[in-house]
Amino acid sequence: MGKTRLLVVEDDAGMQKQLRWCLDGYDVVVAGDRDSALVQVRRHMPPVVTLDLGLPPNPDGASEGLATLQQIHALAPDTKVIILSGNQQRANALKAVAMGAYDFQQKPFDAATLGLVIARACKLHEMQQENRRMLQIAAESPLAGIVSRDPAMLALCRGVEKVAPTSATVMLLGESGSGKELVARALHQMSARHERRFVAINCAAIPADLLESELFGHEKGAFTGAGQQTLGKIEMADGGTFFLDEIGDMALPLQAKLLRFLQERVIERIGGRSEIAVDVRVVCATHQDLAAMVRDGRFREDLMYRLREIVLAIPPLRSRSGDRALLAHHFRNRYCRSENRPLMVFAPEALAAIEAYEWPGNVRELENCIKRAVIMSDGPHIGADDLGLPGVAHAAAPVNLRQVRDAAEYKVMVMALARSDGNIVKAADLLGVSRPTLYDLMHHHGVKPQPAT
Ligand SMILES: Nc1ncnc2c1ncn2[C@@H]1O[C@H](COP(=O)(O)OP(=O)(O)OP(=O)(O)O)[C@@H](O)[C@H]1O
Repeated sequence: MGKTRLLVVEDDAGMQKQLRWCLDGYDVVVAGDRDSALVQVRRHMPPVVTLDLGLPPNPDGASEGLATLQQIHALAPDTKVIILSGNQQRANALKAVAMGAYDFQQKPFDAATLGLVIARACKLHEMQQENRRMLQIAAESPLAGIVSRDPAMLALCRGVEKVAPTSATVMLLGESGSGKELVARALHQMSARHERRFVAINCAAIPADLLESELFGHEKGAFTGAGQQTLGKIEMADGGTFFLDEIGDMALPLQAKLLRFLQERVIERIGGRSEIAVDVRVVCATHQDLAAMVRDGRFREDLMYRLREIVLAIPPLRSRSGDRALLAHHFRNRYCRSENRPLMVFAPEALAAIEAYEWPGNVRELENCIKRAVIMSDGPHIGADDLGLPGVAHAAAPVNLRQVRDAAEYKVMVMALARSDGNIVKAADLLGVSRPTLYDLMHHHGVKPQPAT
């Protein structure tokens, strides 16, 4: 990989030389005034620019430098500008930061510090570029609402496009949380039925004795508690799409009734005497092995064949290449927006942890994890610890002695304060330290003394 390009805007030849020397890890381009600086920005779009505020024709003031800063921002909003200013120009340097400069360093600058600040600015720029790329990719999702770049998922999306306009009954296979309902909705959205209702029912979530009435509806007085006529979900979906989730959990007697509906396309409400024709497209889903259930006598073979005119299998998240990070960014964007938080950036370790985890709960688990991290993390970054993934805490456990000591100190101090009910003298005794030492410790860890009650 080539060196990162840096633009140094500086009119003093000696200083130019010094900067070139201390930034030899970068591909340094130099400009001596505003016009040539803007030419170089247009040409190279550098991630980072160092800017001397005193530029000709006003080398002793800051007006030319500040104007250059403004124009660089207009041309390249992501470019990080680091102000290099003389001692007397501190106020102007702060003004530049208020105008959006990334940071400032005073001359004579310390090479190591400047190097660190530039490296950090480059890193931030890189993350923002990555972020833009992810936003772009998310916007180009293969089907509305479905985010993926995995070849098997893209093939599935092409399958959805083909099947959606037909009347075929579709069976979706996939683990829990892998997106079965999302695909069912896509089938509906892309069909001629999309202006009518999409009605979903989860056979596993409704007690067996209530499921029949939920599906087919009932007449007033059909059974105790049936105070009024109620339409079933199948009838409600008339003209639209009916999605039966967890079909493997349907009891055998009801399976017979569903089969009859699929054959005749009429329903009878419980307690009703007439047959009602209903026109729905049926989509069902399961994470179970229906063929094995047929062998065990728990699922009707004829119903299984009726339901699976077309089978679409949704791969688990762990087998999709690249989708973990892609979806993590997608949900980060969504939840930063809905929770009114500025756009956060994933720390590289957080992305590594997301890539390494198996996600047994699939996309739903990932979505919940990112939502929690967006809500819980402080500051502009989502770190690996914010994700709360098993195994990550261990991987990220500090080995730095000061950090470990600090954490232990904090733990035992809080414990002593709790045991002594906030009494500083007693807590100091328990800890075997003097009162001032305990105060120092509390101050160091940001723990305030408990107010007297
Ligand atoms: N490829 C994807 N792109 C964007 N969001 C997705 C994707 N797959 C799933 N989701 C989201 O993940 C969550 C779970 O998806 P969904 O409810 O469709 O899964 P499911 O397989 O039907 O789950 P279950 O088997 O538990 O009913 C939903 O919020 C859904 O919007």
